[in-house]
Amino acid sequence: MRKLISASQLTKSYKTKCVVDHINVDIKEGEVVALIGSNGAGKTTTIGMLLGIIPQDSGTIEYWTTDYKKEMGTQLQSTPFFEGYSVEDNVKLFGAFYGLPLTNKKVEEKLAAFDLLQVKKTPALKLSIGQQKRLAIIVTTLHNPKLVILDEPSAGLDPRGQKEIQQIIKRLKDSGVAVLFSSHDMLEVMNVADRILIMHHGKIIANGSPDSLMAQYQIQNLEELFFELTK
Ligand SMILES: Nc1ncnc2c1ncn2[C@@H]1O[C@H](COP(=O)(O)OP(=O)(O)OP(=O)(O)O)[C@@H](O)[C@H]1O
Repeated sequence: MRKLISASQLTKSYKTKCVVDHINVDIKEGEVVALIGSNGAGKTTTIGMLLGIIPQDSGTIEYWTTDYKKEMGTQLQSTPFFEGYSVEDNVKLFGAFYGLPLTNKKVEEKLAAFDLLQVKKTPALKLSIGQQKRLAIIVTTLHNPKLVILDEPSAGLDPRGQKEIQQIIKRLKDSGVAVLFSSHDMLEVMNVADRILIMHHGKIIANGSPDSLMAQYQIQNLEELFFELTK
């Protein structure tokens, strides 16, 4: 499978503290990769560097395309919607950003697919957290990106909301989109990830499919494996 991103020896420090320490990250076409690690492990900083938002101190990142910022989708921990605008108007405004004139029918199809049609007239910022997360994924996939990067997409959601995010990630994969997402939820990671990167103190300490990592360390539970490797 073709690599969409190949990052080598990425490093970032804030003042004297090294928060991402010579990591290598590859993301291949169509795969779902989970980035897991304790609070402060360096996940968001890594995601920021891969998105080109945070400049790395050293290391290189190669992308499959020269216009990678336009061809990736992203949902960061807080996604700004246009204040005072309804859900449907937000979708249209983001569509206009990408140069996509969206018909009302197209917008309604998107909203229906993410169970948001009934709130199309509601101001986006008044939606529940789960609804906002789903809307954020709609707006970041309007332009059919090849790769979507989601920073803790299920944080703060109830079990149903978490399940919905897992289904959305699976749907993206089924349509050929690669997904990199960070998470603290091991069940979610087991359910959707093809491959896991475990980060600890700025380093990637494990990289493999859930099954291969559990076999390698002879631990039959991802949460236990995580605790073992990050203690
Ligand atoms: N702009 C910044 N200036 C100074 N320190 C920063 C900055 N951004 C992040 N850090 C520090 O870098 C470290 C890694 O932070 P980062 O947000 O990447 O971790 P994380 O793994 O995403 O954590 P969490 O799971 O809590 O979101 C933390 O110690 C954090 O305090």
